[in-house]
Amino acid sequence: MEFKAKLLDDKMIDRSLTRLAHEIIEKNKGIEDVVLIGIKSRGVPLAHRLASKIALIEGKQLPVGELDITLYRDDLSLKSYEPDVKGLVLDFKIDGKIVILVDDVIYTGRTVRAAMDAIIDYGRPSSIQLAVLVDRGHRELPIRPDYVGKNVPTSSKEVVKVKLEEMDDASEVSIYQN
Ligand SMILES: O=P(O)(O)OC[C@H]1O[C@H](OP(=O)(O)OP(=O)(O)O)[C@H](O)[C@@H]1O
Ligand SMILES: O=c1cc[nH]c(=O)[nH]1
Repeated sequence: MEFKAKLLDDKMIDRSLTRLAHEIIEKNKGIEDVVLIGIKSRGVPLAHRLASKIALIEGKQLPVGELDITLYRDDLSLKSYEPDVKGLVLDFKIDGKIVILVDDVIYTGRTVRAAMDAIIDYGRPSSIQLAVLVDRGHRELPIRPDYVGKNVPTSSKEVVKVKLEEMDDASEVSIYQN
């Protein structure tokens, strides 16, 4: 995989998340009944970063849950991924809540679709919204994020890699060519 360009540095990621925090508050007219669920792996630290930013603005810490979804390639169809839901870790109820799913990248939309299935199996939220750091296009399902850090037009041969200090050596978003 060949490095092509850095799309976001740590400052740019931080500013995008600040904007997303404000957009979440504005769209929901506050944060009453809002809960965050990060999709592993990098959606989880992003959800915690958003919760911290929202707490600075609204003075209240939102609950953050974790959803573990692994994509595996279906050998029969070269292009598609099949998501496998491994686990949902929540220490709060989601009935009647506005659930905001948080992930680093949205691509085909298959991970988010699996995430929505897992959440709907678990409880009855009043709505589900989606926040992503990067939307790289190429959706295979009718799924659109409500909050986007950066829209990045890509070719399907490219790969968008997100690094976050909480689990990597730096915080940055880069694009690679396969
Ligand atoms: O819209 P989709 O086509 O489903 O792709 C998006 C998903 O792919 C990546 O996860 P990946 O499986 O690479 O794992 P990671 O989060 O551990 O990087 C990314 O974090 C999203 O969860
Ligand atoms: O480029 C991509 C595609 C799916 N998931 C990622 O994290 N990057």
